[in-house]
Amino acid sequence: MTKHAPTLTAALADAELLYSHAELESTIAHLGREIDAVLDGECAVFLTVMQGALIFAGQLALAIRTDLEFDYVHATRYRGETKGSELHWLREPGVSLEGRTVLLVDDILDEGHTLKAVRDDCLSRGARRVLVATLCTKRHDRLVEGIASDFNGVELPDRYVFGYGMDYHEQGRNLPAIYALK
Ligand SMILES: O=P(O)(O)OC[C@H]1O[C@H](OP(=O)(O)OP(=O)(O)O)[C@H](O)[C@@H]1O
Ligand SMILES: Nc1nc2[nH]cnc2c(=O)[nH]1
Repeated sequence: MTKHAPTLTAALADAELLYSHAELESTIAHLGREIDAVLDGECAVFLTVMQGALIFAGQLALAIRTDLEFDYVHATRYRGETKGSELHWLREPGVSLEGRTVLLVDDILDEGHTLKAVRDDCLSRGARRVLVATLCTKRHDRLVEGIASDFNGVELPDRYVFGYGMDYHEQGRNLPAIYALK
């Protein structure tokens, strides 16, 4: 949490519940079945973009029946703020992606800078294909060209959201639902 960050309690008091825990659990179970159908038995590299994707990734992995190899990257461009800036890489992939199918897992596709950069990095490391799985996608016209989610759970209005892995000034990541600031 940054030194003078607004409090989570104040944010929650003035936030709207968008998706409940039960809705998200059933959405993620459905995504798992879709991903199994596309993988068709192939062991993909399940590459989590830390740290917002942590909670979604854990649940999604349990919903996928195909065996997977796990790795993670840590890339951030919001750094506890509610507006993004340049992308900072804190950890690159540890396993070889050469010739592999990568299932890139993130909590949110907003403007797309993060997933585009990580997807392009996977391809430059020789990944044969990169499939993108996101818990949520924001609806607006600021999405960068050339990135989309192959498996997306829910759609969001163009407002700052938190919960289910997503932070409000580094707070609220473990809230079991998605909220939006009004
Ligand atoms: O589509 P974009 O506009 O690039 O935004 C999406 C990214 O923003 C969040 O990460 P953030 O930089 O907040 O770091 P975090 O995962 O540690 O919360 C989220 O986890 C995505 O990776
Ligand atoms: N917590 C959070 N992280 C984001 N990263 C990109 N958009 C958002 C958002 O609305 N909320």
